Amino acid sequence: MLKVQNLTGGYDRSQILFDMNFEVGAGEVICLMGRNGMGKTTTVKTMMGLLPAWKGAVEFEGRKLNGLSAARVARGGFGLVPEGRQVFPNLTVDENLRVAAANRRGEENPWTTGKIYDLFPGLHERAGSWANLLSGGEQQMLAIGRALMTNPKLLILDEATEGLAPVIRDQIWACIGRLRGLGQSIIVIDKHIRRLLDVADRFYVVEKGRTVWEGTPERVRAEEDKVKAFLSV
Ligand SMILES: Nc1ncnc2c1ncn2[C@@H]1O[C@H](COP(=O)(O)OP(=O)(O)OP(=O)(O)O)[C@@H](O)[C@H]1O
Repeated sequence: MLKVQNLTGGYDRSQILFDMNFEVGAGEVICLMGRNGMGKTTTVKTMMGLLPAWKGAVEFEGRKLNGLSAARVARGGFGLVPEGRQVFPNLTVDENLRVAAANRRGEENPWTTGKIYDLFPGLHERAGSWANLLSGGEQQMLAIGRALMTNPKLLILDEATEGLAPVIRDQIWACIGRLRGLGQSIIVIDKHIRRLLDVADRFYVVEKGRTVWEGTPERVRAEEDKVKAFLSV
């Protein structure tokens, strides 16, 4: 579904990505891991057309995305939950969801607010609340709900559990597991590999703008020390 090949890029003259290589198959969940500042968010921005790719290719369902605007890329089926959530603070939970609704590719069973509330029952109870009054965890759930309302082919979660209480993190990971069960393709950027072993199909370590290690959950378990060394400060 998605193939990122030898991607390089960065900001103005500052090169951040040197050689990013990874892929996501239909229905797969992959995890990009790496210490802070290694280029994971920059990779997402470049894939989505928010930053230009200097070299290399981003191919989505057989089509090259290089050079397309962010709006075109998003319409093509990418749903981004950005770092820091970014819900509309002055809309209610329900309004946040409804304003995001889109089914441009004519999915047979599109997401509805009802389905989002089934996924996150806690949000249902807050349907009429202003988004800025929600807890961090509820805002994260709402941000995921908003992205799902666009019926994305590929959902991208950038640091979806950062700064959240452990119990809320568990809920987010459980949600990723449920979405995987529904056949949703997902890229997760997260540091908590151990908890993701149950929900991800493949892991990539990003170091200084390069994908330097990749493996299945089995390989992560077998080479745990090596993977931990990549991630430790
Ligand atoms: N707008 C910007 N202009 C210039 N440099 C930037 C900009 N945004 C990020 N960078 C730099 O790019 C590098 C990679 O940052 P990026 O956010 O992609 O890392 P990351 O792996 O996602 O880490 P984090 O977990 O901290 O978000 C860092 O050195 C950062 O300082």
